[in-house]
Amino acid sequence: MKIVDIQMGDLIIPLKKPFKTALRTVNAVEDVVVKIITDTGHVGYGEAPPTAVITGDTTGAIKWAIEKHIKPQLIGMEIENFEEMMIRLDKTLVKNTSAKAAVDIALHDLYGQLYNAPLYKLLGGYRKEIITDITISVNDPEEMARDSIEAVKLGYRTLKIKVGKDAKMDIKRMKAIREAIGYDVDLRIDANQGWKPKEAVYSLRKMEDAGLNIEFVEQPVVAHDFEGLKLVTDNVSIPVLADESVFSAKDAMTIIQMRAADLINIKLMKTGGIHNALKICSIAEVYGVECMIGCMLESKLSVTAAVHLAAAKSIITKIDLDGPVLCAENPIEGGATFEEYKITLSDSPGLGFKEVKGVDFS
Ligand SMILES: C[C@H](N)C(=O)N[C@H](CCC(=O)O)C(=O)O
Ligand SMILES: [Mg+2]
Repeated sequence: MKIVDIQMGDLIIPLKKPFKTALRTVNAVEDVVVKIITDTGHVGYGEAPPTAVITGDTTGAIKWAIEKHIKPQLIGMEIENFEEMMIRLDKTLVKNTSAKAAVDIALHDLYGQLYNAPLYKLLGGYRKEIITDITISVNDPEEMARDSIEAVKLGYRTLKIKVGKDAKMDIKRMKAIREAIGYDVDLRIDANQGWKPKEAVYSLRKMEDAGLNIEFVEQPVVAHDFEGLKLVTDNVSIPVLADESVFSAKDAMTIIQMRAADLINIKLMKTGGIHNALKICSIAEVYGVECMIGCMLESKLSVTAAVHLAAAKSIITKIDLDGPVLCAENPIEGGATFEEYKITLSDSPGLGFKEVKGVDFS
């Protein structure tokens, strides 16, 4: 199974509602889809979102990195020579993790097809069904309470609440949501780097004192401030999860050894794909640090890859793979099945895609 072509196209899917975090507001998924074609007629699919505020990756940069740097390294390679392809993908350029992730995902899709097995089984095969949370965008407290009630009605048992815009208002937001939904539903919060370290300690302690029962807080402070993250971790009881602070296995090692966070959020778009995400899983296993698997604003294509990883690895105990259910349409046939909170894998080879509609690869 030899690679003969790598093609790209644009995937645009409107969201059901605007997605709002402390970092950005988005109305649609606007991602780059990668299609790798082999001499045997097999096709592997991957996807890259241009999440410039987090990864630095833009649509143009993703396409250029793949066309001019990655593609020449991979054309003509045999899929069975997998390790060599992963080394080339890593070494051909630094950073550009979303472009690398899209290609890594498509290659893993083909790897599964080569051995006629679903990817999650090749990676460990721990389970085939997982349960995701759903994200509640940051808005005024009343609107967030209404959105939370709606999510609970749809069956979600865990809500991920976006905060980080204004520490005092964030406490009001969390009180309004808890009051609206009661205590049967788990609440995790994501500040997306929006607080200063001491501000984070202040607001999290207030939430503790109010008995809001927060499962964990995600990325309270700016990504590069590992000391600030540690200050928060050392001074609150709510567990702290590192998201934007951890892209690489090296970042994970540093954060864990500093004890700067209690949990790690693995996202394929930060690691550059499954190959490097597995290294973070191994490090986390060594230290007994549980991981969450997350996503950017991504469709079912790349999120299916994250589902396979989550289904394979027991160290991934928390799931934030709601990208596909935030989308108003699904142009992808095959892959994982998303029924609101319930995500199920089929036993089709690779990632199991049948068709990607509405993307022009010419
Ligand atoms: C979509 C997912 N639930 C999520 O919240 N991801 C964000 C970043 C998403 C983005 O801005 O595209 C996160 O965990 O920080
Ligand atoms: Mg986050």
